[in-house]
Amino acid sequence: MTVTRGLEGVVATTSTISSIIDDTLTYVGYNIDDLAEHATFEEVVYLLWHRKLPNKEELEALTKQLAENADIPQQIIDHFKMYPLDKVHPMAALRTAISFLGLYDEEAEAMNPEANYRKAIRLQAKVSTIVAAFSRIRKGLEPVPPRKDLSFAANFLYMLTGKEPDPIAEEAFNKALVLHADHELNASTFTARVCVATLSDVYSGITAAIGALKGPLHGGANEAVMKMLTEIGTLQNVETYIHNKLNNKEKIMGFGHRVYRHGDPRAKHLKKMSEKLTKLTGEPHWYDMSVKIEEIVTSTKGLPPNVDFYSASVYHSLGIDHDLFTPIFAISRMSGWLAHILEQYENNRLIRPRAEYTGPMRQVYVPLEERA
Ligand SMILES: CC(=O)SCCNC(=O)CCNC(=O)[C@H](O)C(C)(C)COP(=O)(O)OP(=O)(O)OC[C@H]1O[C@@H](n2cnc3c(N)ncnc32)[C@H](O)[C@@H]1OP(=O)(O)O
Ligand SMILES: O=C([O-])CC(=O)C(=O)O
Repeated sequence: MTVTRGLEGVVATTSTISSIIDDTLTYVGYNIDDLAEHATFEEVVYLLWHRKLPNKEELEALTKQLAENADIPQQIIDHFKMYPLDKVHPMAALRTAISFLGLYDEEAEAMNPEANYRKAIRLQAKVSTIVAAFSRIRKGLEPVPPRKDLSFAANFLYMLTGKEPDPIAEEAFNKALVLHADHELNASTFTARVCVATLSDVYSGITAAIGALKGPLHGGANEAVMKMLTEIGTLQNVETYIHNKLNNKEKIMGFGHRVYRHGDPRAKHLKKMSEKLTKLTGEPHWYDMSVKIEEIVTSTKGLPPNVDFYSASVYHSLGIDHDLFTPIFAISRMSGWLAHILEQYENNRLIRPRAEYTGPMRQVYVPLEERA
């Protein structure tokens, strides 16, 4: 047996959703740079689920479906109020809430493509309401119900704060959602596909994916980046802090990638946004520190920043709590997870790799009373 640790380089499926070829990321063949510049998140959701950009009517129909399904059952809100709110991480709350939501979906166990698509709409529509509601409840505030007249991006920021976001915040948040929507067979998407390849249901697949995204080597890195920036505190401290970490063989969060060798094409968009937003909020030091960290890590380790690095200062500038950064990633990646789950069902085969056994062999069973 040849063991490929971490499945590096292993091609486990075919897919028509997104591609990473020669460090270029596309969704259904559209370059991420074009989508980041021009597309709304709703268009991207349509693209990932239908493998074509929507025309005006198709986009309106999807936008309407998302708006009409954004309300969440009162039971979720009541459930949140029972959590030990001062201890629960919002990703744990989201993971639990999505699983809980499935209990109230009458079609949860239905396995036909039409029912699965309807569940996809409901999950995408409700995920931002869930994250915003949890954020408010833990602050002792009542949830703000979703509005049907706002874009997906604006509606989330509105539900979080109770105020309509200004156009700059809406545009920045929309761009972040577009950039995070899908990424081929990343760990959380693979998890979702492994789960539903047993012919388990959509809610199980999404719950599993949220669990995988939560870790700091994957989606959890954006929160970890902000923690690091906060610990560093000033531009003057950057050099010592980063060199100490590297000398101790510790990882610098937001750097490196399993697939990209010459840099993550999403990072430059977030870097530009970070520069603009940190200036606007009067906190340019977050951007300046980030640039300095990038210079050091790139020159000493040859590791460029990934999508999580500059997203941290972007979300901070939008006034978002640091532990909501990864749930925001989940709001966007929900679209990619669902596209992959539907694709997995279309042409399913159980995913079951092998392990090379390296433990002891030919052991003799000793009865309990005779064991030392
Ligand atoms: C949305 C996303 O999921 S993007 C990724 C988000 N995760 C992070 O930012 C966490 C920090 N980065 C990392 O941990 C890694 O780069 C990963 C997990 C993204 C990719 O990991 P892998 O492909 O498995 O690389 P691996 O962890 O084996 O690292 C290879 C070498 O580069 C080093 N390295 C990799 N990333 C970093 C980093 N961020 N800081 C310092 N050194 C690093 C490792 O220490 C290792 O060095 P060694 O060969 O001397 O032991
Ligand atoms: O693809 C990966 O391994 C991680 C990543 O960048 C993502 O999920 O966006």
